[in-house]
Amino acid sequence: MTDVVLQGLTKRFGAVPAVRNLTCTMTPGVTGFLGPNGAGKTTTLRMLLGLVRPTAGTATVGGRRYADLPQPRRVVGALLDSTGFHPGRTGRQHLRISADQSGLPAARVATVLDQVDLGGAADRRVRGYSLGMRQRLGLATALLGDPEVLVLDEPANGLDPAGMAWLRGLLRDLGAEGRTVIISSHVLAEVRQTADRVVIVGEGTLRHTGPLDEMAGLEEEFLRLTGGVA
Ligand SMILES: Nc1ncnc2c1ncn2[C@@H]1O[C@H](COP(=O)(O)OP(=O)(O)OP(=O)(O)O)[C@@H](O)[C@H]1O
Repeated sequence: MTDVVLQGLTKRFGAVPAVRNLTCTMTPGVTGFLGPNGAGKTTTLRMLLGLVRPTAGTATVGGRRYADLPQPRRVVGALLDSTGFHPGRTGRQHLRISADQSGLPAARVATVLDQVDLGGAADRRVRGYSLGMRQRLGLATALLGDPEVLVLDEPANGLDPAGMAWLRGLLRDLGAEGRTVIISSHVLAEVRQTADRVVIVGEGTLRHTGPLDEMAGLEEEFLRLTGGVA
């Protein structure tokens, strides 16, 4: 049971205040991390993963910054973007290399291929993969360390309706297992069907955090809280 805690998290890129004094706690279960384009979602997730250095504040996982975790891949799995795979390698090769680099058991490769339903395409080169198949491979990579926390940026990207339904089930199962699953998304309908709670940001600041079932209507509330028209 691992909480993710953002405390006064702030990032400025020169004059651009991307994230401003963000404080919130994400607990086990599925949290939808929502906000309009440019609201600071990706920057926040990148700070959480130690890829961007905060201007101020901290992001911790189970009380430790990502950089201080002894075996980070066993604690946090991340899907930030699924375009970086070497096109000439097969899905299975990618996962084997990734497991090897992080000291994870090779036996995990078959398990995660099964988990994301990519077993049939595992020995094909990634250059022939659809966007949805790349997303599945990205998810498999995130799951390799059997992590307690999953940080997924737009995981539904490129999935067709059947793929979306499958992803919904996977995310709900991972949340029900007591993992802390954070999904950033623009697709409010998807989040409504998947998340237990939401964190809504606008212009880098926290606009709302709370259980989804306490919100009157996600889309109306989202637009009201982020300055769109309801
Ligand atoms: N490396 C960078 N250098 C300069 N500005 C940046 C950088 N990364 C992000 N920004 C700016 O920070 C702000 C927040 O961007 P971010 O990508 O975190 O938002 P987002 O909520 O993920 O948006 P989207 O939903 O469009 O992906 C934007 O104004 C963006 O232009």
